[in-house]
Amino acid sequence: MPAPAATPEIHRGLAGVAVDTTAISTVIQETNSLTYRGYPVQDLAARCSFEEVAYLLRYGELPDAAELRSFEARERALRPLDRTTAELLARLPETCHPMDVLRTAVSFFGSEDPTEEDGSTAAHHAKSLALLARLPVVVAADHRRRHGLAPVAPDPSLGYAENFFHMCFGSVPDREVVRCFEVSLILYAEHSFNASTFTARVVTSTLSDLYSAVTAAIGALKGPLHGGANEAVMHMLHEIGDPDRAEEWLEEALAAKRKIMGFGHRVYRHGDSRVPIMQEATDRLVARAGDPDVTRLATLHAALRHAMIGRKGIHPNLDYPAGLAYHLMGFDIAAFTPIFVMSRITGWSAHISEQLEHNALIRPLGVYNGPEQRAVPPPSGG
Ligand SMILES: CC(=O)SCCNC(=O)CCNC(=O)[C@H](O)C(C)(C)COP(=O)(O)OP(=O)(O)OC[C@H]1O[C@@H](n2cnc3c(N)ncnc32)[C@H](O)[C@@H]1OP(=O)(O)O
Ligand SMILES: O=C([O-])CC(=O)C(=O)O
Repeated sequence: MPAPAATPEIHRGLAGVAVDTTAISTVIQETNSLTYRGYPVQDLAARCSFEEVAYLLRYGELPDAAELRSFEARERALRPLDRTTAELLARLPETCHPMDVLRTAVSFFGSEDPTEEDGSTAAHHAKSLALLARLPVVVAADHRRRHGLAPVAPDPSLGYAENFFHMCFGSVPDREVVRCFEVSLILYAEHSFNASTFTARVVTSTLSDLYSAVTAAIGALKGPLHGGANEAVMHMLHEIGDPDRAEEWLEEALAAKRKIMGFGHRVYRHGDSRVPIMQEATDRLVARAGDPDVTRLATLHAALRHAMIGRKGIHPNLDYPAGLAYHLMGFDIAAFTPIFVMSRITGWSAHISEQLEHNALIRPLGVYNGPEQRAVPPPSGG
């Protein structure tokens, strides 16, 4: 009799499991910091535009002035949506979540692209740049549709962040607001083997196409344990309503075994390295608003943070300040996770290329715990 095979060790949720190498980004646990291609994200957020960071993630190096100009020109030229896409999106039910709109749009872009199956590096670069350029146009048109407004065409004279405001609201706010938004895009751009990026890598590992990988990644990001938490944060703050209720609400929520949205992280145990920069930028938005309702909301936000750290020792993740910041910028709650996609498309695209460079099919094991093998019963007759 052959010896029974040893039961493999189970790592639920793949916690603590390293599945591959990556040269794109890393969290340095000892210093609680995050680097993109070796550069600390704090420094990138302080000194770079989102387009420079997108270039860095794509090509591995920061662009020089000519490279940046050419990258920006190509992104701006690729923005306009064709009529068929615009019509398709306009036909989706108005109750459709914006993440579903975006997921449908990416899938449709794939169906229209004659190079969909071309997995060459050049084709990947072209497709990912086109997605970077077009996703904001879809998100903005859908944002306006929810308010019964016609889409505003992209403006090629505006940068990525400014153009998004222009397409959502028909105007660009002052520099401080745009910069806060741009900082959020830089911080959201990449985070190693998070669930949505891993999803994109799993799909890519079967040698499927980039659009399929991004469509699947959008589905993974939508969930409230991942990107969907930035929307859930705002719903939660509305539910609590009053800063004086934060502690009592938290006690009740914890007693009911609810997850407190925007807190906790699989990788960071002592706080998300991106939070201090995002919180600082959000605080600036609060200060410049000079509005008692905004101050009250910010006080509630801070009160819940203090209560959660004090009660559970669990710190906020990036979704906690980003959710509030997007609300203060005037975006609908339902647009928050799609905005995350507009940024994370850069990280996903880089990971899809990296996966293909040294591909191995991703196919883990499961330990079976169902019924013993048994005979199929004879037909019951009649
Ligand atoms: C950009 C991003 O995607 S960042 C993540 C955004 N997601 C959220 O904010 C959703 C809320 N947070 C969570 O659900 C979790 O912290 C996750 C999913 C992010 C990480 O989860 P995991 O690494 O699997 O940790 P896990 O859920 O096992 O938590 C460990 C313990 O801390 C508790 N915990 C962790 N986060 C939270 C939270 N937000 N609220 C309440 N309790 C929490 C868990 O209940 C668990 O307690 P237990 O050991 O008594 O059961
Ligand atoms: O890394 C993670 O698990 C989630 C996260 O913070 C991100 O994707 O930005």
